[in-house]
Amino acid sequence: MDNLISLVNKIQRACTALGDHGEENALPTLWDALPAIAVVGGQSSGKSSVLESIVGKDFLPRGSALVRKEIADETDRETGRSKQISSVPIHLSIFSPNEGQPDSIVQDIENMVRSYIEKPNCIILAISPANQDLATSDAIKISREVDPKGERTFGVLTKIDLMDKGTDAVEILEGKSYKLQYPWIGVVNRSQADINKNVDMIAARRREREYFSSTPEYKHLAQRMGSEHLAKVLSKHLELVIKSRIPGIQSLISKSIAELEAELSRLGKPIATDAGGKLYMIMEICRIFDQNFKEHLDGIRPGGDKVYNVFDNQLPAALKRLQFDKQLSMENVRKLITEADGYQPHLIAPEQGYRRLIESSLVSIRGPAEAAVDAVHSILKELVQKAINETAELKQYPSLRVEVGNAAFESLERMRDESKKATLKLVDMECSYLTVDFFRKLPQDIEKGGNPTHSIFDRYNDSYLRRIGSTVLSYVNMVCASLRNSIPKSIVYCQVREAKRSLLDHFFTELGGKEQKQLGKMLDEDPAIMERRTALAKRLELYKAAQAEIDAVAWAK
Ligand SMILES: Nc1nc2c(ncn2[C@@H]2O[C@H](COP(=O)(O)OP(=O)(O)OP(=O)(O)O)[C@@H](O)[C@H]2O)c(=O)[nH]1
Repeated sequence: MDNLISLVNKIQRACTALGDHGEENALPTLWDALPAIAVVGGQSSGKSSVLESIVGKDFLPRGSALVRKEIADETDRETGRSKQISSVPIHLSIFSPNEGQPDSIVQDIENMVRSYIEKPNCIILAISPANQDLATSDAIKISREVDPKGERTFGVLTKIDLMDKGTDAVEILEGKSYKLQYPWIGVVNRSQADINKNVDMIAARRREREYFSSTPEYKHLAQRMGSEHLAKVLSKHLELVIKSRIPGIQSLISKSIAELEAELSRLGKPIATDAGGKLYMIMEICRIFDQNFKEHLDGIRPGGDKVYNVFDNQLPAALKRLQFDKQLSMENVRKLITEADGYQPHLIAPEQGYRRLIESSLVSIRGPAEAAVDAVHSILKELVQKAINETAELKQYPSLRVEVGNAAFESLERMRDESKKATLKLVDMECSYLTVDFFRKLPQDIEKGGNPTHSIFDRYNDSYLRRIGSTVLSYVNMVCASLRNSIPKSIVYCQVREAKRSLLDHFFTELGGKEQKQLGKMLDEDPAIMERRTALAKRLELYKAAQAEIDAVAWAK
């Protein structure tokens, strides 16, 4: 028995030390599951006196009015062992509502009391003074409310010695006038005069014993009256309750440990204190982010296929929209050839005119090429954002999240600029040197299917111009088909591959030069999370200790 109660005491003490009073902050609570005794009763009914005599020690301020303020200062006290009364120490915490609310104080106290005694683990000591009508007893009223069957209520009748002459409490104590599940226990505590005279607990106890054994009305009940008997009954009951609660407490503890551990791992590790540890932590988080980003491109996570869509749909569609055939209408061909000829019309073939026509068509490919670079850039940005959101570790550190995001976006922009330069160069290269072979084959082709009316003196007639237009169109189409293949290569090389390879390289270089303080700033966790982690860790420690204690007692049984 002793080790059971001392176990509950230990756990209760640990709960108190770690701030578990079964309230607020949404942490799992052990407090509510632990068996407890609450003493309830009207003002000056004798609550403090009963509590002290059970415990066998003077430790509470007593008497009406005095009491509330002092109790507020006297929270969380623990009693010592006392051979005279009970070998069982009871861990005691006293709670009182805040002062300074005169209008609502009665209701506040009632609510506070109710909040404790309505818990099924609470044993209620309902104190009623014998010199008042039981029908008006606050203790009976409130305990009936929360424990209608009286399964955990012990009725205690105080001030039996103060009853009017000619009246007695026999009817009540015998359970005739007011029956409770457990028999009433009458007590005689020290009067105010005794307290003033410093009558000690031992003397008070002796007098109480004498009172019941020598008063004719109560003689036959003496065996089950008095503070000592009350302490024994309570202690026995407490033992039963604790025994029955242990399996429930054990499973509550295991469940709570699992919950606490899960939340702690969701919150992530606490921040390292030294510069090296911080740097390592940042690099590690970046590595996880970088991995997530790559997985998007490699198809492990979604989104990378959008890049292919740019090459397969967007770029070809944009090239198609250029409508070279319209650019090479007869009118445009005539205009460019005439302009290129200048004051001296061409003699054999309009070499300059050809070049201008080709160049003016090819230059327009720059637009779709640039658009493809930009489209891939937006997709990469989107994937960076996704990867950031998916990196749980970055949620923990808002500053690092911003810095990593900015560094990644800056890198992508640098890569976009490079890609634009390289991709436009491909187009410009096509403008700057034409494929000679294509044109060398031309005269034969023209001769084969040529117009017999054509003569070199008939330079600007429609069919001549149309022929030039269609030659240029087929050349431009040939170049366009080849750029359609090479532009994606340039983009993948400069942007996609580079992003996979070196997205955070710049960031890492800068990181290497940072001081511990700057690294600390990047890991500036939300203070609420830090507090929560500390609270969770403390509570976990309590539960683990409680688990070990309970297991030891349960196995020893
Ligand atoms: N004669 C006699 N006096 C008692 C008895 N029980 C309590 N008293 C006296 O009644 C007064 C109030 O007792 P407390 O134990 O302080 O009562 P309480 O319910 O704790 O009081 P509050 O906390 O102020 O409501 C004190 O002066 C006690 O000495 C009793 O059984 N007999």
